[in-house]
Amino acid sequence: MPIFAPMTRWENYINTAEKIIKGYNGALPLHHSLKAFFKANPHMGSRDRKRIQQLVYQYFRLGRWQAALPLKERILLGVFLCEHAPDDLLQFFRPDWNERATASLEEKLSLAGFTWDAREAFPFAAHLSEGIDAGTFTRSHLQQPHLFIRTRPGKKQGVVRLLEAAGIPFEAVGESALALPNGTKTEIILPEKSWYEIQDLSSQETGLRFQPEAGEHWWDCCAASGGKSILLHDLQPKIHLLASDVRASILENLKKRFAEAGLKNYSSKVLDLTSPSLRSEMPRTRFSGIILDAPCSGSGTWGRTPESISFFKAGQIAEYAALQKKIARNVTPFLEPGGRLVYITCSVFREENEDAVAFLQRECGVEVEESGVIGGYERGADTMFVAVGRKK
Ligand SMILES: C[S@@+](CC[C@H](N)C(=O)[O-])C[C@H]1O[C@@H](n2cnc3c(N)ncnc32)[C@H](O)[C@@H]1O
Repeated sequence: MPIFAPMTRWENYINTAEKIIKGYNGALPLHHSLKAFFKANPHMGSRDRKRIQQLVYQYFRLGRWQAALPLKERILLGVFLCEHAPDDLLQFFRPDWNERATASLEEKLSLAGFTWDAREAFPFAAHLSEGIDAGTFTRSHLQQPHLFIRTRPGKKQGVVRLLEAAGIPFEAVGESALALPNGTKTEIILPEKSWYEIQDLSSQETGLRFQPEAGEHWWDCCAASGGKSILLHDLQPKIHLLASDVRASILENLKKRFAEAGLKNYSSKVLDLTSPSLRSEMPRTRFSGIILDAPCSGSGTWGRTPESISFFKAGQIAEYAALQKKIARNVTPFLEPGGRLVYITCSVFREENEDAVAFLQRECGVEVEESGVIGGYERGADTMFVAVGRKK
């Protein structure tokens, strides 16, 4: 007879999650580290991997709240607060909590004997843009946002038919957005890539501010793989589009994605918007519209990458703000008088948002007509900021 009982599956899961959390230093996104860990530990089955991954994510969803708790306790607290249904792991360690698995967050907090502290969970709360409720925003990190797709013009019915045929539950939001369960294998269920784009709901809504007109010249100057460019094109296919980014590799992705989307009429170029020789590299020097989807902290998307809350440093906010100002100063001279600037971030920080608007007005000759947060945190989406201005 063994002296010690063998470890249960649940104890194994918690120990493995603890090992992963201890070994993670924030240098790479968490999903990369998890992938590397599971590759180095191939004996784990897919069910084990999925559950361990969930435990690690739920731990990071607590942000920096109750950081002094022993790691194992904190992992279990993450499970209790993030899960909505009873489960065997929680039953094994905390049957009293498992019994209340479907209770509201406030009830769970009171049962566990804790109070949610927004500033402790998210030490950057003092930097939040106007209108963002710190309590609701920080609590939103406990839930993974939805997977959103944008159906392309004329394709919504076709997409809906395929989702229904595959038995995938979805929710239609507005004209063209569909919220799908996370992990939906869109590439298998929706094989026709030109019918839809994977794009967050708030990101889709920035498009309401583009208002391109036929014949205009537009520059998507931080295009990455072209999410905003495809949206712009769908709003008005008869524009002249230049898509640029500092990263050559991401522009290769853009070309592939444009080809899949059936978008041919555009030009693309690698451009560093901080370069003093930008003007000499520009294929054109006057645009009717510029989309400046600036490099930013990404703090409005941390519900998808909750590990960022634990590793981000407050000093980085000023670094991003300085880069955004530099880029704004360099690109706005390429707007024709009356031309439209759409400044976008996926940040929740004032320095990257309202302060950038003040800078555009003060230093860049842009009259900002409308600006504000596109809140995603109460509807399972990212939170973004958009400002629309005209060149004087
Ligand atoms: C927020 S992302 C853009 C996302 C994209 N517009 C979309 O809709 O998917 C910001 C982009 O700015 C680019 N970037 C950062 N620094 C830059 C610079 N100095 N010049 C040009 N692009 C830059 C990054 O490579 C990144 O792709």
